[in-house]
Amino acid sequence: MVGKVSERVLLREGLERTDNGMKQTSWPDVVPINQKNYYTDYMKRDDQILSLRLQGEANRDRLVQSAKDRDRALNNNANGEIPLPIDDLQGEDGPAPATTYLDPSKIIVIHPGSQNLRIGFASDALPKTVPMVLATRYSQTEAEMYEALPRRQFEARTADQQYGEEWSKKYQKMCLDLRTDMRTNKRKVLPNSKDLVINFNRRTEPEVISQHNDPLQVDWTDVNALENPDSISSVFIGQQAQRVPDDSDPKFKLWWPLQHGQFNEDDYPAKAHMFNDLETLLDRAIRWELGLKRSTEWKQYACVFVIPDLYDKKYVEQVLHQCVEWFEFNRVSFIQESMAATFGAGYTQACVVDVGAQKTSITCVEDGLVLEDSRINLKFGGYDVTETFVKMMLYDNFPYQEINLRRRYDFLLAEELKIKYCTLSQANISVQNYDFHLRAPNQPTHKYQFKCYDEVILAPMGFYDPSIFDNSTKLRGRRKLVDRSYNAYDVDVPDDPASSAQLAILALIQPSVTATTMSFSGVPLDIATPSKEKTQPFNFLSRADATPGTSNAPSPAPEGANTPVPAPYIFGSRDVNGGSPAPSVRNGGTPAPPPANGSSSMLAVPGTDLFQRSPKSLAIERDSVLPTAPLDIAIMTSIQNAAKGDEKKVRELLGSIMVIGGGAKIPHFAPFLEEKLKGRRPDLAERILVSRSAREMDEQVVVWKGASVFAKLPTNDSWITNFEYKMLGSRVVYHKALWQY
Ligand SMILES: Nc1ncnc2c1ncn2[C@@H]1O[C@H](COP(=O)(O)OP(=O)(O)OP(=O)(O)O)[C@@H](O)[C@H]1O
Repeated sequence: MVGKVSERVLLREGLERTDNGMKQTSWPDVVPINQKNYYTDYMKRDDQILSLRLQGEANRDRLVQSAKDRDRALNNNANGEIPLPIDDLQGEDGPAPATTYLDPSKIIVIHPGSQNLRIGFASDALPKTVPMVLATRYSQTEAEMYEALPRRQFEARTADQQYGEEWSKKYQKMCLDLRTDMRTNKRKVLPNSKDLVINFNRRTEPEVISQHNDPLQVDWTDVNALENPDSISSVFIGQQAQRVPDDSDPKFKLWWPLQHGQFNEDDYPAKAHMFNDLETLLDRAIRWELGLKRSTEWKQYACVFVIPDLYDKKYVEQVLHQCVEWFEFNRVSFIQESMAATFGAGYTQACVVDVGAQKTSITCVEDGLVLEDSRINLKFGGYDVTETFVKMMLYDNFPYQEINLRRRYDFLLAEELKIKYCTLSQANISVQNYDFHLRAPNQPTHKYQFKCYDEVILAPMGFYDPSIFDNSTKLRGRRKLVDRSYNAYDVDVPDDPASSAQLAILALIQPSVTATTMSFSGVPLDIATPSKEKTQPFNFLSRADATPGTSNAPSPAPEGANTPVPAPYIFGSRDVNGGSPAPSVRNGGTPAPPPANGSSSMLAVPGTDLFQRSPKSLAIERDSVLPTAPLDIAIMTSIQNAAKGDEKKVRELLGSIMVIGGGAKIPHFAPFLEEKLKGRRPDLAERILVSRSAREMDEQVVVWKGASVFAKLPTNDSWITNFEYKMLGSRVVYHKALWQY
C-alpha cells in the first residue's frame, strides 16, 4: 500500500501509478518530520550566546579571585598579620557583583541632541554643553545656500501674502481665541493692544551705536587663527562654529549632523560626509571639552551613549561602530533618554515629557523600564517656538524685517529674544516695550526698540496647535542617505521600533496608517482589549469571519470598504485636523486596543488594498507622515497606551508627569500643561500633577545626569566590549541592550 504521504508526493511530482499499482521508482519515500514533535535547543541556552557566556565567565573568574583573596586574608590574619582590605568581602551566600567596578572618571557620558551635545565624565557633577554644530570651509555659507527663515515671500506687498493666507488666518484666529480666553479668565484686555504694537513697530528706526561705545561686543571666531584656514579639514565646533562670521574669508558653512532627533539627511550630500561630521564633532568635543588630547588614551575609557526612546536601529549601529572602531573605547553601553531622565530625577515611575529643540518625546517609565507602547516622538520643539515667535513679530511689523534665522548672528538673536520674552502665563500678557541690540560682524551695533503683545504667548502655545509651526520641510530628505533597518532573516521586513502610541498619533494625521501597524518582525500580532481580559489572538484570516460582538476588538470594515480601523487609544478627537472625531477611550468609544505583548499590532482589513501590501510599503507610508499632535493629546495617548485600559495606572501616570528639556524652560510651561490636561480629563483633575525634575536641576541636563548615574551602577551588565563587537558586530546590541532591540 502506498501511504497518503507518498501518494501526495507522487501527485506533486506528476508521477502516476502504473496499472499494476507499482510505483515508477524504487527510491524509498522520505516521510517529512512531524513538525509538532521535533525539538531543538539551538540558540536557546545562555552558553550558546557569546556575550552571555563571556559575562558568565567574567563572573566566575571574579568569584574565584575573591575566594582566593578571602583565603589569603584569613591566612594572614591567622598569622597575626594585618588583613588585606577586601571591598566585597561578603557572607558565603552574598551576591557577587555582576560586573567589574569601573572608575567613573574613566567613563565618558555622551548625550547628543538636535541643538546641543552634552558630554562629560560620569564622575562630573554636570556635563559640558556644546552646540551640536560644526563649521567647515565651504564655497557658500548656509544663508547663501538656502532660503531665508522664517519662510516668506519677500516681494509680496501685504503681510498676508508674505506669510501665506492660511497661516495669517490661523494666527488671527489664535489672537481672537486668546482674547476670549483671557476675558473668560477675568484678565484685562484692551481692544487696541494689537494696533498699538503694529503702529509703534512700523515707525521705529534703529539707533546706530559705534563699536567703541558698545561694551558687550561679540567675540567672533577668527578663522585665520586656524593653523591652515584654507584646508578643508579645518573645523570649528560648538559656540566657536556659531560665531564664525557669516562674511569670513575663506567662507565657512555650518553643519548640524542631527536634526529632529535623527540624522540630518536633508542637508548632507553624502552619508560618509554626515557620519564623518558626527565623528569629528564628538572627537573635538572629547579633545577640547574633556581635555583628552591624545586619542591613544581613549582605549582606557568606557562610554555611555544616550539614544532616543524611538531610535533608528541604523543610528544605534553607526554610533556603536564609531565608539568601538573610531574612538576605540574599551566598552560601550546605551541608555534611552526617558529611562535616563527618571534615573536623573530619582523617580521610579513617570510619564517623561522631554521638549527638546526639534523633537518632543513622551514616554512612560515604570521601575526603570520604558513602557514600549507608550513611546511618542513628535517633530517639534523649542526651535519651532523661536521661528514662530519671529514670524509672528515680523507679521506685526517687527522693526528688523531682514532677520533670517539661517544667519548665525540672527539665529542667536532670535534665541535670545525668545528666551527673554516668551511665556505661557496669561498674567504677563500686555503691551510691552522692549529693545535689543543687533550685533553683526564687521558692522556697527544697531539698537532697536519694539513693542510686543500676545506673540510671546501664542508662539509657545503652538505646542498645543502645531499647525502654526512651519512643518513643511521636516520630512524632507528622510531616508535619502540611510535606509531603514530590515530584519536580518527577512530582508523585506523593516524592523525599526514602533509603538502603538506613536501609531495612534500617525493615525490622527493619516487614518490609513492604523491599518499598517506592524510588529518588529513583521508578523501579525494578537490584539488585546483595553480591559485586562484577552481576546482571541488576532489572525489575518479569521478576522474577517469574526462574529461582531464576540470580542472587544474592533469590528472589521465591510467588504470592499476602504475605511481603516480606528487607531488604538487615540486620545481626544480628530479636531486636530478638523476631521471627524476619533474614538476616545474616555468617551466610551470602541477603541482598537493595543497589542497584548508589548509590541505593536497589525490591523489589516481584508478586502482593502492594505491587505495585500508588503511590510515595506506600509513602513514607507508611515515614514511619510510627520508626527505632530497637540502636546496634551499626545500625553494622554501615551498614558492610555501605557496603561492598556488599567484606570489605576492611568491615574498614577497622570499624577507623575515630568517635563524636561530646554523647550520646557519657557516660564509657566508646567502649570499651563497641567491646566490643559485637566481640561481633557476633568474627572481626574485633582490627580493630575505636572512637575519639573528636581528643583535645583537644569531640565536640559537631567537626562545626562541620569545616564551618568546609570554608568556608575555596579550591576550594569549592558556593557558591550570591544571584543564582543569585533566578534558579533551590531548583533551584540540585541543581547546587551536593556530594551527590545
Ligand atoms: N530658558 C529657556 N527658555 C526657553 N527656551 C529655552 C531656554 N533655554 C533653552 N531653551 C530652548 O531649548 C531648546 C534646546 O533644548 P535641548 O538642549 O533640550 O534640545 P536638544 O536636546 O538639543 O534637542 P532635541 O531633544 O530636539 O534633540 C532650544 O530651542 C532653546 O531655545
